[in-house]
Amino acid sequence: MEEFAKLGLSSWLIEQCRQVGICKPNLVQQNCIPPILEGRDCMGCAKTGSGKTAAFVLPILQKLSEDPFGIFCLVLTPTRELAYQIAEQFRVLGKPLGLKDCIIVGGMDMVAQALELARKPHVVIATPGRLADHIRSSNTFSIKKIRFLVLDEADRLLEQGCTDFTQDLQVILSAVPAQRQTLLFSATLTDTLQELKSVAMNKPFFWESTSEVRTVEQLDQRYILVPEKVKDAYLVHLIQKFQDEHEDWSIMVFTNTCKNCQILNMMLREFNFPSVALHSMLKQKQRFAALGKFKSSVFKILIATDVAARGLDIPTVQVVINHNTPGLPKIYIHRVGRTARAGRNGTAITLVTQYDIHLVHAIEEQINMKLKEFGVKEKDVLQILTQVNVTRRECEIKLECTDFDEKKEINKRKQLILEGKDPDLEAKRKAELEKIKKQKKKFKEHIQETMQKKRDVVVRRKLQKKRLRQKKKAAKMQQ
Ligand SMILES: Nc1ncnc2c1ncn2[C@@H]1O[C@H](COP(=O)(O)OP(=O)(O)OP(=O)(O)O)[C@@H](O)[C@H]1O
Repeated sequence: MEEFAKLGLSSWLIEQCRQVGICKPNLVQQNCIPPILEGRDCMGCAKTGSGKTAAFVLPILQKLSEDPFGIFCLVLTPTRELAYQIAEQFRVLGKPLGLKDCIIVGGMDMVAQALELARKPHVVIATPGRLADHIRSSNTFSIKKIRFLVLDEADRLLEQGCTDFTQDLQVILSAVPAQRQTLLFSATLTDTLQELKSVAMNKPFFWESTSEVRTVEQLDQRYILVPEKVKDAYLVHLIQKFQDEHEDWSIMVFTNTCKNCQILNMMLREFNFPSVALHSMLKQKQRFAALGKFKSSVFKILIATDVAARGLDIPTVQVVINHNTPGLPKIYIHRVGRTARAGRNGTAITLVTQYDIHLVHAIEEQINMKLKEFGVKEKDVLQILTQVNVTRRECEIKLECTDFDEKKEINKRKQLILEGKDPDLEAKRKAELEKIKKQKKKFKEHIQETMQKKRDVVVRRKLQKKRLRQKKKAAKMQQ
């Protein structure tokens, strides 16, 4: 505990850490806590599960205890579940302070949130979209005097992924004071450094763990080369194997779309596996319930989209299975980082089809190590192949009978409305674009056809000339 004291933390905070099993600061904490206490902006890049959350929560709590007022700190994070997890860390470590926190995320009652914000909590933990909505629509709270702004999973907040936070971030950044301490953390900061520096303008202290390999040592990283059609059978086989071989087991399976996530969950349940799904098309209450039941081991398997790829800290997860190879190495690093956390062991298995081999090479290059092959008895997989594929098809048909696709369409329309676009106009624009694309394609094909015809004519003429020459030559020879 002395080591925490050397970093400048107060004894009440050190005692609080001890109570939750945090006895010795790890590297990111050793390196980032002192400069934060000195008042510097900080960018911290450390491997998954290395304790980055406490690296910002502890110094913020210390500063809050010295000069408490609300709203003292704003934490932004990309997913709703992560916001709740961070709030829990603040609550547990800040208990002696009587810390008041407030979670502002989408999918929850906006009026209740507005009331909570008006009560000036010490710490607000938010996803950007919902907080920006509150800033736009309400004048009952102010974040003009906050002392700390934290961007957890900062690179995700600043990149333009499928959920683009940049517009909401602009709204938020223009509502917070220029005089503030900005703390940016992630396991993958380096490719967004320029954008990050524009947020942390106060000569930030930058700390990155120096290890060559970007994933944790305790993680056993494997791949299985599989044909696309056999993937599900491999998944069922792997889960069955872990269930048979381990008493206490817990697996996270990542897949690429909400629909796939839903179907895989239905399919695994048909095989009586204790699985539950987590994706963005579920209602928020269902999302929390799914995660809660997985955390408490009621369900041993969580099938998720990348909504669960970052930050979630579930110590019991021993295995991560990538049902699809992630398109970006960064996503791979976060997904597999859901296991082997805080010094524990873990295994990650990625199912790779022949079309994904280049993705694996990109991943290996980024993480600086080669994935090893995971040995599977192919015969065992082939034995269940037909049954698995038939079950999947049945689940697909079942899902088609529900309003899943319709809901997806409605969600898309809602998103367009939130972005200030007219869904009907967008649909028209999309249809027109499609039409133009088709016309262009037809035109291109027509040109290619014409060119080909011309080439054929030239070739035919050449051939004719050649034959003529040969005939003449033959005639001469006969003479
Ligand atoms: N010094 C410490 N000693 C032991 N355990 C710690 C220490 N600091 C944090 N932990 C624990 O380590 C686990 C992982 O921490 P945390 O969730 O902050 O990781 P992270 O670096 O933010 O990971 P990710 O990049 O996946 O978000 C948590 O359960 C946390 O309580």
